[in-house]
Amino acid sequence: MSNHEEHHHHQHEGHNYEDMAHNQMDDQSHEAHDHGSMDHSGHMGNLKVKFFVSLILSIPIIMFSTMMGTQLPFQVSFPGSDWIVLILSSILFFYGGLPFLKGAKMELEMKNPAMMTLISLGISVAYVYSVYAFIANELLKSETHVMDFFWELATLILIMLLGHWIEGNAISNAGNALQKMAELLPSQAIVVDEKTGETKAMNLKEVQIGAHVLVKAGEKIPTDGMIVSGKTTVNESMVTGEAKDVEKGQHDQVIGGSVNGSGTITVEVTGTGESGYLSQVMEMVSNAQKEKSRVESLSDKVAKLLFYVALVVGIGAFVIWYLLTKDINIALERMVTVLIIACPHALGLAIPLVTARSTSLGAKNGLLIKDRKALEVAKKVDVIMMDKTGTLTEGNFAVNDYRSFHDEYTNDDILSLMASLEENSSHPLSVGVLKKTAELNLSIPKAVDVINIPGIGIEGYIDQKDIKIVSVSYLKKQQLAYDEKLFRDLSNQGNSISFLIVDGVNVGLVAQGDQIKPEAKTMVASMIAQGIKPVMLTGDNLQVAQVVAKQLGIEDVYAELMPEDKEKLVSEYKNKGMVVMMVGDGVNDAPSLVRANIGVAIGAGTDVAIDSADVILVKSNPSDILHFLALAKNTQRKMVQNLWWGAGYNIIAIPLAAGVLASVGIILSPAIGAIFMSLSTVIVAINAMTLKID
Ligand SMILES: Nc1ncnc2c1ncn2[C@@H]1O[C@H](COP(=O)(O)OP(=O)(O)OP(=O)(O)O)[C@@H](O)[C@H]1O
Ligand SMILES: [Cu+]
Ligand SMILES: [Mg+2]
Repeated sequence: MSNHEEHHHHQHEGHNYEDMAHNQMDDQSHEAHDHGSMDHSGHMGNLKVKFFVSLILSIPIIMFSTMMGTQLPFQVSFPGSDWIVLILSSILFFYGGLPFLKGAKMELEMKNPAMMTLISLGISVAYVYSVYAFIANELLKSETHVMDFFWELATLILIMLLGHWIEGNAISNAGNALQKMAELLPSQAIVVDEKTGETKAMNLKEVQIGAHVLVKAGEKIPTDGMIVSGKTTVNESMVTGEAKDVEKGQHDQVIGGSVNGSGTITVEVTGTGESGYLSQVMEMVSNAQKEKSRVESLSDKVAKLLFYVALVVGIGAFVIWYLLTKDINIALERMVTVLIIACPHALGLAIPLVTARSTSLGAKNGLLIKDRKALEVAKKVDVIMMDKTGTLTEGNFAVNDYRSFHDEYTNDDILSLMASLEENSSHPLSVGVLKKTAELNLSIPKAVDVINIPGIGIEGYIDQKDIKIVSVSYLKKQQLAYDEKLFRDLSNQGNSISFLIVDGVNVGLVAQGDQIKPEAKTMVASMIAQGIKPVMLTGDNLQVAQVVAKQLGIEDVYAELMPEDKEKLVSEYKNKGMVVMMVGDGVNDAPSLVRANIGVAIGAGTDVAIDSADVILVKSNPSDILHFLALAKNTQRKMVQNLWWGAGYNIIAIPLAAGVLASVGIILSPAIGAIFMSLSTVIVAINAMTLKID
């Protein structure tokens, strides 16, 4: 859409991200206009200002006019005060009521009358009828006093402006919360010293133009730049909208914020700052703002229904009361009362207040909810599929054993050869190897053209030799021989095992152990208690997977999976009619995160995983999944409750206003109606504010 065009545009002009950010902001407001009836933010203007100006206009109106004909204690009148009320009300109607009238026009153009139309109908009828009453009373000096509704008009417009101001705030607060949290996510670059070849992690802000940065497979390219070595594929969809991966090699340009594919590349920085990263955040925020949850449209549906109900009941009341009393004033009064009372004050606040509270609660608890639909789907989750390394375990590997099978290499050689590839890897397994080599002070040869092979390992070249680090499943597939007993013994002790292949020959292995995250066990137990089936999906070997699963109490374990196998398993469970949540951190989890009904990424995970997920656990604590489930459940419950409190008032008040119980002497005194109206609004607000996470 227009966002993407904007990106393209700027890309050709030389990546001016500062501009891009601004334009994206502009885009949002333009786009809001196109959303029509379902989004009220576009045509509303500055509601805060409108609210306060309207408040000032309303104070004299409320003081100088009566509420549905009833004199309140604070009310005053003096000769000419009616004129003041008329003039101020007219200004208020056209100034404060304008956003709603515009909204109604839009809804009607789309043949979809809902909330805005109902509000407009209420305020228009109140205004027009009150002007008629003024003319009849003041100018024509009619014998019977015609009741006006200026008091109601003023309060109605005020409450509606307040409601929509809060709604707009709720949405932009959600954006702010997202932005704050997105800042917590890693925003560092690995800078390579050109002379020594040493690497060090640096804050993105401190990276200078001309510096060389190392970008590993699956990571976000931190800045704009030119590739100086390595080749890869790059996904630029977040930046340009181009969905296909683009192949890039030496001297090609890369854009900050795009996602690096399988190769490790070194990039010379041509554009500095966090600009590329910032554009990502902007994208996330604008998505969150554009997105509409189903329950919100439910409140639109209710408003639409109320619109028709109010119209039918109002006209019906007019006809019947006219037939009964032959008094057009009484009949009109009933109709107007119905239309005004049908106005969904509380309904307008019901959902936005809950959403606002829910987003900020989530933010406080380390949950970055990118797609709010996830909050709705959550209560239906049947299966939670979890990746092992980095999700259930720390991904904090330590080398427990390493050996050479080949005369040409010592045990230490195996380690340093592996390290030369692992330097280029973002996989948790790389960390243990690098720590050990540093500890032993081993020298690390330089590897070139390093490529990550998701689900299998990593490959590169040292002195023209083809070096691979692979998993056991690769050996099985390629029918390469290995010491099966040694492998079984080591993996049964809970080790993840990587083999080193040099020019097609299996020359050694490294065995690394990891720790289970301390929260993982109770988390699994509480999933089971909630009737959710935990499933483990891992690319690691079956033995170690079973060791971990057993400790955690997970029965369903799938191991030695390729990324596409994980995705297929998610699909299979979905095809069985189950709602699947997938939790992962790695490059190998990205496809399944997208495939799952809800994708949850660990905050410390790779950028691809984070981009693919609907929810991000910023604190990287898996038990935040439980917080998310609880929050989703409570949010949903509050929304439904609030819809009932909001609409319940209308359901009771409309027939009473129409006078259905007039025969037994109950005519809703308009004053009581107004009290009910405020009461339901207050209940809705309090109910939303008491939303808790568990
Ligand atoms: N950088 C690497 N260094 C060493 N071995 C690797 C590397 N990348 C992948 N492997 C091998 O490939 C296997 C599968 O990797 P993959 O990333 O798919 O899963 P994993 O991280 O081990 O497990 P999980 O799916 O639970 O995160 C690993 O267990 C390991 O044997
Ligand atoms: Cu109302
Ligand atoms: Mg993983």
